[in-house]
Amino acid sequence: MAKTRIYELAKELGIDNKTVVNKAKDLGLDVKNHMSSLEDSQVNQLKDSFRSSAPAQKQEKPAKRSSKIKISVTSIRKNEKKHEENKGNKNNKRTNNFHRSNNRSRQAQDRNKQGTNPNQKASKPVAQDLLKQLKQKQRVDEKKLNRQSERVQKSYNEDQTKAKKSSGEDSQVVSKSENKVIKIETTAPKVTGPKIIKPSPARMKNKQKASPVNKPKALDTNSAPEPAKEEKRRGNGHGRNSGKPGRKGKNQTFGANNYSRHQEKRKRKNKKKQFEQVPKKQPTQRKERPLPETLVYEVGMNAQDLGKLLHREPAEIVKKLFMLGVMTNQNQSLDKDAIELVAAEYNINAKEKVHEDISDIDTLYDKRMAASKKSKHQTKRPPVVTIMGHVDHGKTTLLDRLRHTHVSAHEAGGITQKIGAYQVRVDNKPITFLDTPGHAAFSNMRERGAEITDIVVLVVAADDGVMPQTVEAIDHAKSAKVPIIVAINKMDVPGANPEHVTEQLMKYNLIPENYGGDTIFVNISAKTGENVDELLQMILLQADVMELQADPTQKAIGTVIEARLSRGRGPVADLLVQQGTLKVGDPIVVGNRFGRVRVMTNDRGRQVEKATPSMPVEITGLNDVPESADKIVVFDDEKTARSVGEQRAQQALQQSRENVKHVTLDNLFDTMKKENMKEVDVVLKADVQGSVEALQQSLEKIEVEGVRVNIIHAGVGAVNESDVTLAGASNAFIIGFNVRPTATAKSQAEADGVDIRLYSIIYKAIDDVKAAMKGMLEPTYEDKVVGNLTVRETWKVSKVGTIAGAFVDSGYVSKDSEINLIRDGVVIYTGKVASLKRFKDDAKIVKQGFDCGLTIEGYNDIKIGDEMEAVEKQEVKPE
Ligand SMILES: Nc1nc2c(ncn2[C@@H]2O[C@H](COP(=O)(O)OP(=O)(O)OP(=O)(O)O)[C@@H](O)[C@H]2O)c(=O)[nH]1
Repeated sequence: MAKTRIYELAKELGIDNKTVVNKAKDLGLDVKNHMSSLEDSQVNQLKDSFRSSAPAQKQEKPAKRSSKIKISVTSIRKNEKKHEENKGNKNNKRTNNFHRSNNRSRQAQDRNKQGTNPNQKASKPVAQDLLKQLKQKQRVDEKKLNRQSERVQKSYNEDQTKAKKSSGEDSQVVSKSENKVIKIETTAPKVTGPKIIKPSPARMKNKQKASPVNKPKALDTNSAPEPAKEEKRRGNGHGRNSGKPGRKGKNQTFGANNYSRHQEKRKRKNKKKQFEQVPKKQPTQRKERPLPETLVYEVGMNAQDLGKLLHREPAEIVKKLFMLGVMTNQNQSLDKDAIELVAAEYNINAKEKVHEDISDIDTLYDKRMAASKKSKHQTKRPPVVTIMGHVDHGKTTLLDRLRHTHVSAHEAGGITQKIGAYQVRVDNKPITFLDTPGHAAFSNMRERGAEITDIVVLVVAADDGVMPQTVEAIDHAKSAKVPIIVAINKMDVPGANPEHVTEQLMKYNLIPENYGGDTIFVNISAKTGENVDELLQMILLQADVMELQADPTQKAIGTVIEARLSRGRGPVADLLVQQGTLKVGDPIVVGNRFGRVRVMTNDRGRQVEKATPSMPVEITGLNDVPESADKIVVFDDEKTARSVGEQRAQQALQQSRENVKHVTLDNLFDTMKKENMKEVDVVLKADVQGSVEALQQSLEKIEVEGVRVNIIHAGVGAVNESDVTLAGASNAFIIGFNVRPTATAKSQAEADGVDIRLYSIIYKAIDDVKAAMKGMLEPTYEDKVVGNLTVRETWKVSKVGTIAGAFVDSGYVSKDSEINLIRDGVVIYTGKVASLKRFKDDAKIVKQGFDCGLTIEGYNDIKIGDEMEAVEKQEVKPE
């Protein structure tokens, strides 16, 4: 039997479920809810009961329904109001339908209301039908309304999606119509509102940058602004209110499109920034400049330095080095090999830069000398002559004659100045004579690198012939490759035999022209002046042959002949200009001195403004007296000359310090012997006064062979600079007891060669000094047996000889030992150890209890059972 559910019944009756459930409960039926089933009888019972109470129900229900409808209508009206502008006629039509249905609902409502009229109570069936119809109508209306609502919702969602999709195209959307703008304004907050882009400090900052000026313009979306103009309007993004949601301009509304416009602007700005920043961010590409032909480098350069020279990135250099197996960074100094590897990698040559040391005036001198030989301005220069010969053969007499006769003959006033050299003129052709006769001076100059002589005049007395110093002079001239002119002097002496002299000289390869040689021989008398002019002519001839030339246009170089300290004039130097022209005022460096040529005087005592090549002059203006053979170099400015001179003086001082041999414990014996010292000077420093006194007393008691210790200074505290200076000046050494030298004292002592000995045991200090002083005595040596060996094995090896396998019974045997080979108690051979081995390895020494293999120099008859004595010479010190 089919059962009916309460909701089915309620539906059939058009009554809500609850009413039916309540009614059923009222009738005493067993129901719980609208799903409870009812028997047919129960259904009928309920229907009957409802029929009886129909009017009351009818009064309640429509009222409830109408209220539902009212709510729906209200919502629909809202939607209608919102979307009426956006909807076309179709929508309007729908809306009209909606209105119509709405009206119908109202009419129905009215009818319901009318239904509740007591006048209608009489016609119940009619009322029921009407009620049913009304309910159906309401359902239809509800469905329609729902559909309509769905459509509106759908449309709204579509708009939303569109807005999302085309956020970048919003400006176009906005530009279409003002209505659209409004529409988007209403919907957009959900799309692009402040909720999406949360304000952050960074954004706020960016927003602040936006210009307030651009806001009204930005609203004018009809035309897209040109980037440049826009950028200008933005004022590079610096504006007070731009982009700030809470700080808008007066006429602005903060809406979706406005916000999205900001977004868009920001995007564009970011894009533009990106565009602008792209070239900046890109690593600056260096133009690939061509590599140099040669890499001129200095040792110690790093990859950065090389990069600059090679026009390459340092990183590239580092990479190349890495590939070549040299691990380095850009700042790390590179050695010569690494740099040359880099150059080879780039297929270019590498050349180490040579640093020109301007203080090295010798090199500068040589350079200028070489340059003058290539110069186009070379002109003939006078020869520089040195007179050499044996003692008393007339050198000085000849020089005096030349000076007096030939100088005074041409220059009024004669010679007033002796400046180490002078010039004589023959047919107005000058010849420079160095006024230091003898080969000693010549050699001294040569030793110091001064080769200023062009021609040597060898004076040989005709009555004496070739003597030892004549030969020496010949040798010196020949070794200097300076041509010799032989002047056979004292021809006025009755016993003069020039032929004999010539024959003698021919043995030394000085062959006169008439004997087929090329040496000029002139027979003269210095005393009478005979043939002296011819000698001068011969000198000029020789000079012509030699084609002596110089460049007077370049900066002067020369050599000091003599130097002295003159009272009132200061340091004075006689010098010979060799190349260039020396002028008054020239900044010069002379050896280790410097200055400016203040006064220049020629060999006749006259002040001159300039000195040309081969001209001897005397100058003043130096800071100190130079030495003979010092080189003279003119500099561009006095400042450079000063700095070079000072630098050279410093170097010379350092050199002299290094050359000074200070007394040390090690060289004490030699020094005392050499200098015949009777006292050993000591500077004593100790930690406390007690130690100072104890050491001083003990040291002063030492006396070895009459030599005593002399404490020149004793004090408490570290060894300081003053101690070192004192020790250096006094040729003393320093003993430090429980003290150390200061850092500067240590370095100064190292530089000055002062010996510092540090002790912490008094007896050790005393013993060392004693031992050193005993070293002053002649050491005596004696043979001492240092080891005894027994031969246990012998091996005969070709090319080596007999090898003795010996055991060291006592002491030791060393490679330097001598061996006494003893057989049957007799020393049968004594000889040096030729080789000493332990197993297969060479040994310096083999001590007691070990086996060794040894050979004796020049002796092979070694037999098993032989004994050996290892003997060494040992110093026996005096007691
Ligand atoms: N008769 C004669 N005597 C001469 C001549 N030349 C030099 N004398 C003499 O020889 C001596 C030595 O002469 P010097 O000129 O002093 O000889 P020197 O080579 O300079 O001697 P030193 O300076 O000692 O090396 C002097 O007494 C001169 O007068 C000469 O041509 N004829």
